[in-house]
Amino acid sequence: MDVIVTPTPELKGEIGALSSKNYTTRYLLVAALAEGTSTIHFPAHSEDSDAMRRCIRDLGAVLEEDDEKIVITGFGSKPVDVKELNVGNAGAVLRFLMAIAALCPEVTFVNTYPDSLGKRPHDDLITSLGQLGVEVEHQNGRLPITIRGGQPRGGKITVSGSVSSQYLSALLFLTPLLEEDSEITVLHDLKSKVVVGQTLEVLAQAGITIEASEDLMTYKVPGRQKYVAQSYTVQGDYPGSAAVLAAAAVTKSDVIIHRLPVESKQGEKAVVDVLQMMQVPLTHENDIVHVKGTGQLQAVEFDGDAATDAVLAMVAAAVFAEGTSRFYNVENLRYKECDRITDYLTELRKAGANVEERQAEIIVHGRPEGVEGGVTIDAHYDHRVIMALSIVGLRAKQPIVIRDAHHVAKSYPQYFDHIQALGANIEWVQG
Ligand SMILES: O=C(O)C1=C[C@@H](OP(=O)(O)O)[C@@H](O)[C@H](O)C1
Ligand SMILES: C=C(OP(=O)(O)O)C(=O)O
Repeated sequence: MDVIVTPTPELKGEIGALSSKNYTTRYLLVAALAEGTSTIHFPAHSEDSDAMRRCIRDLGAVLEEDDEKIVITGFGSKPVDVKELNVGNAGAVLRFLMAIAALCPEVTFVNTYPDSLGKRPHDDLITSLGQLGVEVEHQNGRLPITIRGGQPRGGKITVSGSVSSQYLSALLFLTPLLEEDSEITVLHDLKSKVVVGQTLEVLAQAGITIEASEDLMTYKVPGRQKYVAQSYTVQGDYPGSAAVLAAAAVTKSDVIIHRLPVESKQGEKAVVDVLQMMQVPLTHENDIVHVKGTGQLQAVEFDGDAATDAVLAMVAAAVFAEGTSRFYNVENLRYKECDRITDYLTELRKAGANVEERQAEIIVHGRPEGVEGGVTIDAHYDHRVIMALSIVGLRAKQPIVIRDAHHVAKSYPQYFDHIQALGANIEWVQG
C-alpha cells in the first residue's frame, strides 16, 4: 500500500503515545525466560513485537492476551526443541533470540526480508557465541542463520559494540542462565549505549544480578540465575512519538502527546530537548508533551548516537530550519532496515531537501521556504524513513507519494491514523 501525503499547514489535537517497542520486546523475552507467570500491561502491537510474541511461543512460552495486558507463562532456561524461527524484519528480536537459541540443540532463523534484515550483519554476535562454544552456520554473517547450541557454559566473552548494541544486550540476556559465571568485555566503541541501559533496567526488574562498569564496557554476570516472573508496565514510545513531535514542529500546531514519561531511559526522549534547541515552543510535564508549533525552527548540532531511532525525524524537522544542522556520530544508521544515511538522503533529495552525507554524519542546509515535493518516495522497507518523509510531505508544496508505506507497521501501525486524527491530509492507495 502507498500513502499520499498532501501538504497540511496545521495540526491540532491530542493522542496517546504508542507503547514502547524496546521495552515490549524485552519484557516479552524476560517473561519467557522466567518459569512462572508474568503479566505485561500495555504491550506494544506492531510487526516487531508480534515477531517476539510468535518466537517465544514457538520456543514454548504460553501467551494469553486481552486488550490491555498479556499473561505469559515462561519456559525458563529450557526452551522446547524448535527447528525454525521467523523474526520477520526485527533486528533486535533476531539478535536477542540468536543468543537464547544457544539453549536449543539446533535452530534456523529464516530469511523473510532478504532486502532489509537479510542484508544486516550479525558477525560480531556470531564471534561472541563462538567463544561460548556455540556453532553458528551463516551466510557471510547474514541470514539464514543456524545456531547449534546445546550447553554453553559461560566464561570470558568479548563482543564488539561498534556496529550495534544489540549483540551485547543479547549476551546479557543469555549469560545469567549459564552454568558458570561470565565476564563480558565490550571491544572498540559501544554504539547506542543508552539502549543497553534499558536492557539492564529490565534485567534488574526480572530479578537478574549483573555488575556493570560505569562506562558500560565490562560486565560480571553470575551464572545459574533464574528470571523471576513479574508484573511489568510498558511506557510510551519515544522513537515513534519523535515523528509526531517533529510533524508538529514543522507545522502551525497545537499537539499534545500523553504517556511520555519525563523520567525514562529511552535515549530518544532527547527529541524534546533537540526541538527546544531548535526554538520550537513546547512543554514537557507530567508525562505530557505539548507542542505549539509556529513552523519556524533554527538549525541544531546533535550527537545522534544518544537517540538513534529519533535521528531521522529530527533530520526531517531540520529540513525546514533556518541555517545548517549537523547530526554526527551516526554511522550505525547505515546498518539498520536500510542505509539510513545514503538511502534516506536520496529520498530527502528527491523531495527537494538540501542534504549532504559523511560516513558518520548528516548535514542539512535548511529550507524554511519549504521544499517542492510532487515526487514518489521509495520506503526502503524502513518504517522510520516512511515516517520521516511524511513529515517532509506535510510542509512540501506538492503532495508526496510514499510507496510501500505499510512497512510503517514494523514499529507504529497506527502512525498514519494518529497524524490523520491531528489533521494531516493522508490517503492510502493501492500500490
Ligand atoms: O536493543 C534494542 O532494542 C534496539 C537497539 C538499537 O539498535 P542498535 O544498537 O543496533 O543501534 C535501536 O536502533 C533498535 O531500534 C532497538
Ligand atoms: C532499527 C530498528 O529496529 P531493529 O534494529 O530492532 O530492527 C528501529 O526500530 O528503528
